[in-house]
Amino acid sequence: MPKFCWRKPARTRDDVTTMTLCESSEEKASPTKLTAYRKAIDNLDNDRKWQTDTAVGKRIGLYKLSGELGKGNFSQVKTGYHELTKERVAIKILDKTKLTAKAKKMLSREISVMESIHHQNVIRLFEVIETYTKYYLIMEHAAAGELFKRLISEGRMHESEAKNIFSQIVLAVKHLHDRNIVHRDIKAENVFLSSRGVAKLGDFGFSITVSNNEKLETFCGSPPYAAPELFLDERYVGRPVDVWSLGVLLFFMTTATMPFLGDNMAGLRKSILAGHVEAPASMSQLLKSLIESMLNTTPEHRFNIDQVLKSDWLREASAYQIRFNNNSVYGQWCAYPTAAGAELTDTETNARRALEVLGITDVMLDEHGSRGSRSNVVATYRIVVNRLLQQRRLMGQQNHLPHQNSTAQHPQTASGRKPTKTKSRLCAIT
Ligand SMILES: Nc1ncnc2c1ncn2[C@@H]1O[C@H](COP(=O)(O)OP(=O)(O)OP(=O)(O)O)[C@@H](O)[C@H]1O
Repeated sequence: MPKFCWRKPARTRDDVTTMTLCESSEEKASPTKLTAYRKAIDNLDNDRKWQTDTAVGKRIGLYKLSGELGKGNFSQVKTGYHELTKERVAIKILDKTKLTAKAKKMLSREISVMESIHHQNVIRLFEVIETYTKYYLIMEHAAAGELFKRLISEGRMHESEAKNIFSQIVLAVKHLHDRNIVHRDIKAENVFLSSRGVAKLGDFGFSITVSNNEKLETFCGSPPYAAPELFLDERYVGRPVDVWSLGVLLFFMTTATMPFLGDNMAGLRKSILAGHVEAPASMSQLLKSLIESMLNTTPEHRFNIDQVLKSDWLREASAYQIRFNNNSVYGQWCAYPTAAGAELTDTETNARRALEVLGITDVMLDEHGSRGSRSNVVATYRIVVNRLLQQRRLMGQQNHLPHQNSTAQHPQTASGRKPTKTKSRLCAIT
């Protein structure tokens, strides 16, 4: 059986730590030598330096914490490194003492949705660690950051590039909607990009599970992205609200301006309720027509997510992404180790081999499997599987993707509609 070794992350453009076949026998576990996993657990329990680092916030569980990525309403997000795999992760830290009841409810929804959603265009949740004072959400790190920052620094995207990114986000939202989940806070600040331009939807704090046409009551999300029905004191259906936000996002991606503006909330509300969108002359007719269908002020007449995917503007790009995602060569994400005795996918077989090198055996995976994100064994498994899939995707992209020039165009400042980062508003959660 081939042995895998871990190499420290090469600082390449892709920043992916690689697993390579290891010829040396020194990695073989022997009865006298602790495996990497055992050693890390031992350090966690007994090593003074590890314990001091944990006490002063430089370490949590098997992760070393480093610089801050940003701050949210209730959280701080830091970069972290997984001790065993050297994987870079994003760690969302929440102070229990500062969480209101609403924020606690949002957090528990965020965790349960992320636990249940497995899609390559959704930020993965690897592990959740709870201490006396804090929660730590260990997530996949998006190396190229927020789509928002990309649009602000580089300007609007050409339609071909926007199609590539947008089709991935639409597929993520379809995945949610098919599972009766509504995101409720889709915006450029919550779309992340990997170093290879893979788009990932994140921030599930406002998401909610709905039954088919169940009506919701509470205002959620960011006002510039909010559908008109949210400004009326009426109950609303969830899925169309996501499609409206996607329409705003698509307009922003292709123009670097927002479709609805106002000097204050009343002005913004008026503009959104009027629903009049002024598309620049350079916008193609097909794109204009899609945006209009997504920004239809009547939710029942608005496109649903399947109609968006099949629209003339997006059809080809989404079919490409679907083929790409489904192609078995890219393997399957398996958030939970397959139960003992069941057939394993190629990815899982390879992941298990790599884990064995670290000292995580099949027996341990069976024992920890049901604990999901509360287990550092399952977390290591998820990290390894995710990395294997990234490597496969990378190979696939090199082989199949048409080369893309940088097509960004600088933000249009002359129009006076240059957007600023929007804060999400708290829902009155019922
Ligand atoms: N998985 C990730 N990879 C890279 N950066 C991330 C990741 N998750 C969050 N960030 C960054 O961390 C910062 C804080 O994120 P967080 O989701 O806590 O708050 P926010 O979205 O800015 O605010 P809000 O509380 O309104 O949702 C953001 O700037 C975001 O870009």
